Amino acid sequence: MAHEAIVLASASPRRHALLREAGLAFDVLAANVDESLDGAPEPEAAAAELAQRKAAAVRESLGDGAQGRWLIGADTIVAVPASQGWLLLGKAADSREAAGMLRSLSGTTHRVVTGVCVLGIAAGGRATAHAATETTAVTMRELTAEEIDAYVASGEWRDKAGGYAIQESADRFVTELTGGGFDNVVGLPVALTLELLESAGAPLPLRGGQR
Ligand SMILES: Cc1cn([C@H]2C[C@H](O)[C@@H](COP(=O)(O)OP(=O)(O)OP(=O)(O)O)O2)c(=O)[nH]c1=O
Repeated sequence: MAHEAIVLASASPRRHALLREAGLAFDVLAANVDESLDGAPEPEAAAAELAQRKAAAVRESLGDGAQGRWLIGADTIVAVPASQGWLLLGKAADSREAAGMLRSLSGTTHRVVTGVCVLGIAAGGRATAHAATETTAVTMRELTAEEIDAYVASGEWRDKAGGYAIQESADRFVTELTGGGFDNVVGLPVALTLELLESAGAPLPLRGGQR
């Protein structure tokens, strides 16, 4: 089987779809990394670190097969302002945790941060990282206990940071998005990812007749 030069280090079907819609050909290889973080990092630092870990894990698993390729890692974190710093929310482990996350997000403007790391691997194996984060401020109206119960029962929270999916029915809870894009909330800021690939020298399809 032919290998693509670009590898998306992700098991997220949303990330696959967003990058495909950008017209890119790429391989997919899931990265299993330890997502624990030391201390109380800022949301952007946390997302950047986990994106880097994912790209690095795929580099490791490809071995020499990573040479001459561009590996993309991404991580999305939901961050709620807390009394001291931020409460960082990843994916809920169960429905109880999902309900707790939705209670903490109800009536807030929180951040959804996606870190993206592109590792360009030269023919000799040397890696160069191009990385950035995008932040979208999401305002969620107050949710009633009944709404939270019904949403959790729907199962839509599974595998979503913060326990909600804006691209599915949770859009009805969201009143405003500012800063970053909708795609950033869904898991991959596409324009930013293309910029990082471009600056890393990856082969990209023609875009807007400009290249
Ligand atoms: C806030 C939000 C997150 N999400 C998703 C995007 C990500 O898939 C997920 C955040 O978890 P991540 O740990 O960033 O990613 P993942 O485990 O799904 O995939 P991988 O590590 O293999 O790349 O939450 C939505 O789909 N909709 C939303 O509204």
